[in-house]
Amino acid sequence: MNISPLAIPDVVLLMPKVFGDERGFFMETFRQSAFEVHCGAYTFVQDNHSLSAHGILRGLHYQLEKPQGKLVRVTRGEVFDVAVDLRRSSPTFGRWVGATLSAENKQQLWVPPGFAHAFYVTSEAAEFQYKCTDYYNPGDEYCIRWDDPDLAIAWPLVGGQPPRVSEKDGQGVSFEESPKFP
Ligand SMILES: Cc1cn([C@H]2C[C@H](O)[C@@H](COP(=O)(O)OP(=O)(O)O[C@H]3O[C@H](C)C(=O)[C@H](O)[C@H]3O)O2)c(=O)[nH]c1=O
Repeated sequence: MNISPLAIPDVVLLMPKVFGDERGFFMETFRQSAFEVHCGAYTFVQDNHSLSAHGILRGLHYQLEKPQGKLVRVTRGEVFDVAVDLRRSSPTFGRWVGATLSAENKQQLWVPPGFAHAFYVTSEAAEFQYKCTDYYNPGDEYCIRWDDPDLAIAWPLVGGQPPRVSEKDGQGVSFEESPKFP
């Protein structure tokens, strides 16, 4: 497992070692001991898997009382994945970082607790799979608008068209009014 530094040090881009041969490939997608070296002593309690069509954007989501760390990867297609630092005590508070994750590059992004998370599908469709450090807590969900002017996330919108979002995500709040972490 190799890692690549990003503008927000606590968000880690991981690149698993891929063993290719005439049959195809093999890779270890998660190894607790390696993860702890690069990301910290977190454990995971829930795995998620979603399928999204081209141009879909899911997020910016987070839980406040039970914040989830997320180790995310794409197993079909390609997305632009974004994490936003909501920790007031952080030197990178209010900043965002993004990475292109795809079935082809097999890269993973560690998004720690205390961040809002979202992704935008740039391929025809994308399957998104991720591990969470805490359980889904529906009454504890918050959403910041994907196009918040203060965050000014540089989404690679295809053809300049706005993304398709769920009704819930269309009602997201501004970064300014969103609840934050200490
Ligand atoms: C997240 C989640 C959802 N659900 C149910 C609730 C709804 O009936 C249905 C779809 O939920 P939602 O529209 O919130 O799914 P996403 O828009 O993909 O939400 C996720 O989007 C961004 C990318 C995130 O980082 C979060 O993991 C998560 O908020 O699945 C569950 O049963 N368990 C869960 O953990």
